[in-house]
Amino acid sequence: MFKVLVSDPISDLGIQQLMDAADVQVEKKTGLGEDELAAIIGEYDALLVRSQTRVTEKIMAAGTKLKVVGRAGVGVDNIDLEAATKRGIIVINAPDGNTITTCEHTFAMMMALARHIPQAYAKTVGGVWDRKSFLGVELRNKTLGVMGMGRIGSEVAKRAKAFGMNILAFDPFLTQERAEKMEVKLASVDDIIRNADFMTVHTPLTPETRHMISRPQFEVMKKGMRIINCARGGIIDEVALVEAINEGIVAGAAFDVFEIEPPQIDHPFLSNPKVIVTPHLGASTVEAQENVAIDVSEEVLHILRNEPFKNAVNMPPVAASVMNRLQPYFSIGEKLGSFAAQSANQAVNEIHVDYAGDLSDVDTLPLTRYIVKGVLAHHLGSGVNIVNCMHLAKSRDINVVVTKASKSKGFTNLLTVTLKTQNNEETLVAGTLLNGYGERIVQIDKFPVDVAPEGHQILISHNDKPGMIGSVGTLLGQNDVNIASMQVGRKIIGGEAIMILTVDKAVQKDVLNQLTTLPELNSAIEITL
Ligand SMILES: NC(=O)c1ccc[n+]([C@@H]2O[C@H](COP(=O)([O-])OP(=O)(O)OC[C@H]3O[C@@H](n4cnc5c(N)ncnc54)[C@H](O)[C@@H]3O)[C@@H](O)[C@H]2O)c1
Ligand SMILES: O=C(O)CC[C@@H](O)C(=O)O
Repeated sequence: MFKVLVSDPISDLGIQQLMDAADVQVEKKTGLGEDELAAIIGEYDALLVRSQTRVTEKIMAAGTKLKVVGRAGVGVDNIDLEAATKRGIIVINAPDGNTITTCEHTFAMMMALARHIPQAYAKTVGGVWDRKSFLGVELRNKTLGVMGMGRIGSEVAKRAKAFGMNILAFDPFLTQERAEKMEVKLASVDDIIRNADFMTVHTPLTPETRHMISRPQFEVMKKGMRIINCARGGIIDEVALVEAINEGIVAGAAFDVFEIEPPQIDHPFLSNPKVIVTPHLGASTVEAQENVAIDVSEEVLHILRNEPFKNAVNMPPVAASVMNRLQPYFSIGEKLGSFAAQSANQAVNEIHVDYAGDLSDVDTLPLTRYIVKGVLAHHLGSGVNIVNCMHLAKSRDINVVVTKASKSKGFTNLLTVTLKTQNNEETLVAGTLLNGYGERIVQIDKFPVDVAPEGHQILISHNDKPGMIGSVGTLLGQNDVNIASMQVGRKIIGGEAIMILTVDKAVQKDVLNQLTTLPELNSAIEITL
């Protein structure tokens, strides 16, 4: 039974599929502090949050069973991604579910700003009929600067076009071609600052975007600018903004987000008549909250059930077409990694993966992750998974090298894993998928073999002499070890050779020691896949 903790207000309808799942138990405990959450998180397999819960290193460390943190929304700046990744905890978000809702809130804020709606409301309900103080401006023919043309920024630009606005757009990933298609003008930050009448920001909060609009920008800003921030507090320097408003550079601002949330009661925005504020409501509609909850619940279920999933934030996204080609090889890849690690009896400092065949033309990183996981899990245990394996390899100075070749020797795809040890020993194992036969190991070191990578195996290195197979078989029989299959690999008659046996049960260390006493037998290793 998987236990899921929901620590922020998330739509019940959205998590219904979790609550209906026979293998899942959902508990809702909102408003917890860090210590309270750290005290209980150890019993949960998944944690669902919005933006209130801060999932810190301390909580990750206490989450010894945590497989996934699901963010019912876009921004994950409330989640310590590095702490999650190094512990192999997958972080997923719901990047699409609240796009339109936030875009519409942005527009609501822009209109409110243009027409002084909250201020006029407050005065009217206060009994003052004041029709002079709230002269507004039209949006038509005004210039809107959009910083960040992702999901939300693009939708805002579309609607602004419908309002007859001219759009200046800045985004490091916005091409001239896409800008033309969207009928926006590709601009720099400086262009927007100097020419726009309204500016709206829709970027993530990153070291690059933090205070991207600050004192230097306000000093050259077009006088009378109106600024909207429904993205993240901190993108716009709040102190510098208040100064710019008080100096008459900025005509007004509408903020849904703050550098620190909730803002302190003495926050300067809360007393400035030219600043409109809402309490991080950008995603707060029935529809958005259902969408993001459904999206994140679906992926949490997949992850708990060890099924393919999407929207992982601490893993690169993989196109479905690529995933479909790679996925059949995940299992053999992991087994090859594990086989190689069990065969190598020295500390590994390089994992070399060679892809030969059709797979050479796709991004094989997701498959490499399974191979590296297979290598590391042998020594590091179940704490290794596809999320943290590359991080763990790097942190142990294990170099992961990938090479590709479009042709392979007789196989559609041949995966070759070579482990290099600190004293330059190499351990090689190659495998593939054979149509109709499934997973196969086809080479061990320099020896061709044909072995199904499953169960308990004994890998024997010996000299190619008559009677070797009989001696091994007899000794195993004397120890009640039944042989399911046996393969011999050699390159030249009378030279070095290997035996790979599949046996019905785990082999006692003593039996392995007995095998190494046989004449002409050099080593015997048990491998479990
Ligand atoms: N107020 C809310 O409740 C609310 C709701 C949803 C999203 N958000 C926030 O809004 C922001 C945008 O969300 P989204 O779904 O559009 O994200 P997105 O990832 O689709 O788009 C973000 C865009 O910002 C661009 N970008 C990154 N760095 C930039 C920079 N230095 N200058 C200009 N552009 C830059 C990226 O290239 C990307 O196109 C996120 O921070 C998200 O957390 C807030
Ligand atoms: O959960 C919310 O209400 C806000 C979500 C929003 O900030 C986001 O980044 O998606």
